[in-house]
Amino acid sequence: MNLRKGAKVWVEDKNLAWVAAEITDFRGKQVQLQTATGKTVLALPEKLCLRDADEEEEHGGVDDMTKLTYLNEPGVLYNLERRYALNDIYTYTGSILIAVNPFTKLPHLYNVHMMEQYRGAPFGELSPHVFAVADVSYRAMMNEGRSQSILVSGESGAGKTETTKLIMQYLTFVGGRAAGDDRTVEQQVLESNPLLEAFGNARTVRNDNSSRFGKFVEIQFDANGRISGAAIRTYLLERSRVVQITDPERNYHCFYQLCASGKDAEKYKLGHPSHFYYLNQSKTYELEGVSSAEEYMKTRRAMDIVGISHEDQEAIFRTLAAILHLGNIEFSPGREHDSSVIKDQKSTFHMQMAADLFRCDVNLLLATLSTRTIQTREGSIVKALDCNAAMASRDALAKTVYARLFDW
Ligand SMILES: Nc1ncnc2c1ncn2[C@@H]1O[C@H](COP(=O)(O)OP(=O)(O)OP(=O)(O)O)[C@@H](O)[C@H]1O
Repeated sequence: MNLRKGAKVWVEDKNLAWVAAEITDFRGKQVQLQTATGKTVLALPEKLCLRDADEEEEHGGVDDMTKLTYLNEPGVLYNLERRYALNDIYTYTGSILIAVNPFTKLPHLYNVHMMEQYRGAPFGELSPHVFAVADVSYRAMMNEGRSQSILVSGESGAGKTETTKLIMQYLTFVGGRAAGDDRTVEQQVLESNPLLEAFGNARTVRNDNSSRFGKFVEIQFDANGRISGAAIRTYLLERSRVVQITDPERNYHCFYQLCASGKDAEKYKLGHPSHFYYLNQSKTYELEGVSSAEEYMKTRRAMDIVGISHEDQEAIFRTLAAILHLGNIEFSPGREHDSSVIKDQKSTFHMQMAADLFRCDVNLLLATLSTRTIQTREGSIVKALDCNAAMASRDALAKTVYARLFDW
């Protein structure tokens, strides 16, 4: 590193991560710096990063990081920060697109006009944009006749889900057929998003709409570049959330939607989420700016478009209601050692409801929760479970049913 007096560098800072500085002197193994925040500090040379000279810096940052003279961490962060201040949330690093979450709606960036602009435009000619990445892969597929992949990665809340939706929106734009019919393949592709989000997303401390699963979305095109089908594979849903949450997180959105659904909620003897143990472990029931009742309608509509029959839809919501009732079953110690019985009338009611909704025999459900069958060479032995073990099997059943429903 060329460290001389007057050299422009970045120095680490406890609060700002990095701060711009200039070398003013050398003190033994250390260098003395004057920072842009007006401090004089000492630092080891190996801890410093070189910085573009002020006069070389473009006012609004550069749209491709490869244009930076020094491609180091502070340089990258500083460039992103400057662009972000001007609402330029996208920046290239060669063919990689970096998106910084704007945490505000930017509709002008994603309208049809923008999609038209990016359609067929050489990569890098227009400002960095997620549509450009989608377009370049679409064209590569058409020209090379080979499948293309776009990988979207980032930490929780970074914007992966939104970005994926924008990519899908663009691909359905360039690969769609005439609009009109609600049940075209591209409509189905797009409506898979609200559906998956209802069942696989939840509020976390970092993101009100956090995907609690991974997904691989495959969009298939015919030889003319028209969408012909799609497949979505999901991975590793966070099962524990179904039975255990902490404030201010929430369970999966679909539960709150169902509770707010009016007639359907009544039909399944549901009420406010605060009545259900799987939801009231956290006192956060609402999401800012979101109406659960409206979201319920959206989920229903998405199910219609995706092609889930009304009968299946009923079965899905019935299962969700059953899980909520299941969670309200409590046990108290039975007469025999290490055994358990249904705690009270309230639990008996929820037990009956869960059994009815699961369409199973209530005694069988009770036996499943409060006993365990052990296979031995002499035959099977039924062993009673204590309260804690019975609650654990209740939760295990809820998690398994939910996870299978999600996979289905
Ligand atoms: N391009 C964007 N424009 C506007 N808002 C955005 C954009 N990207 C993200 N957001 C906002 O940030 C929130 C979080 O983004 P998103 O859910 O996509 O994150 P994520 O990376 O998928 O997180 P997780 O890993 O938790 O699922 C969104 O709900 C949205 O409000």
